[in-house]
Amino acid sequence: MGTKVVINDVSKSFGTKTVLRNISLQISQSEIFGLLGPSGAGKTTLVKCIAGIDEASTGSVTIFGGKMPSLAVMKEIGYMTQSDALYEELTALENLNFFAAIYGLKGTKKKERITSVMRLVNLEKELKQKVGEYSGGMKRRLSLAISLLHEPKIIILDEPTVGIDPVLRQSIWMELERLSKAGTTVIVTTHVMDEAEKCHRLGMIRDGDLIALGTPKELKKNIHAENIEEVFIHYGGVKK
Ligand SMILES: Nc1ncnc2c1ncn2[C@@H]1O[C@H](COP(=O)(O)OP(=O)(O)OP(=O)(O)O)[C@@H](O)[C@H]1O
Repeated sequence: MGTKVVINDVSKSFGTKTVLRNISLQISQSEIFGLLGPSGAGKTTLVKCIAGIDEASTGSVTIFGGKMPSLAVMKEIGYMTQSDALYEELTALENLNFFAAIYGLKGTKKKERITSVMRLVNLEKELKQKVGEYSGGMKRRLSLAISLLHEPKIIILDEPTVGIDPVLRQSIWMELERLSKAGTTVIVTTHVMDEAEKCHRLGMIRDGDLIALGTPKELKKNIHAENIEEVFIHYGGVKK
C-alpha cells in the first residue's frame, strides 16, 4: 500500500516554547496509527499539523503528495477535535446539514450518509434534538459522526472515545477497523490502553519528541513488557 502521510522533520514552537521536535514518520494507506503520550506531550499539536489546521514551524507534512496545509487535501480529511465544534443552538440534523453543505453532499446521498453515521454513534433518535440539550458523550458521538460524514480518505481522531461508554466504544472501533480494511487511513490519539493495542502501529510522544515507533507487539518486545500500559509508563516516565 502507498504511503499517504509523510511527516518530515516537523518541529513546532509557540514563541520560545518548542512543543514538537524533529518528528519524522510515515503513515500508510489503510493503517490505524495511534499517537500515545502523556498529557501535554504534543499529540494534539501534531495531529493539527497533519490535518492542516496548524502549520509546522519547520519541516513539512505531505499528504497524497500535497504539502499541508492544502485546501484540496483537507477535503479528503475528517478531523475530530478534542473540543466539539458544534452549533449548540441548532439540532443535530441542522449541524449535519451544515457540514454536508461544506463537503458538497446533497440529496439522497446526503440522507444516506446522515442515517449511516448517526446509526453508528447510536444517535438516530436524537437527530432532531438541539445539541445544547445533548450530554457531553452525545456531543462527542455527534462530532465523530460529522468527521465521518463525507467518507474521508483519512480520519484523524483526537481522543475520540473520551466520555463514550464501553459498548459504544467497541462498536466505534469495529467501524474504524472496517473503514481501515476498506482503504481508509485512521490516525488516532488516545489515553486508553486497550485502544492502543488495537492500533496497527503506535508512535509514543514525550515532551515533543517521538521516542518510540512500532507495532504494539514490537514496542512490548523491546522493553519486555506484558502490555501497552507498561510500555506507556516506561516511555512516559523514564528519561532516557
Ligand atoms: N496555541 C498554543 N500556544 C502555546 N502553547 C501551546 C499552544 N497549543 C499547545 N501548546 C502547548 O503545547 C504543548 C503540547 O500540547 P498538546 O495539546 O499538543 O498536548 P497533548 O499531548 O495533546 O496533551 P493532552 O493529552 O492533554 O491532550 C503543551 O505544553 C501546551 O501547553
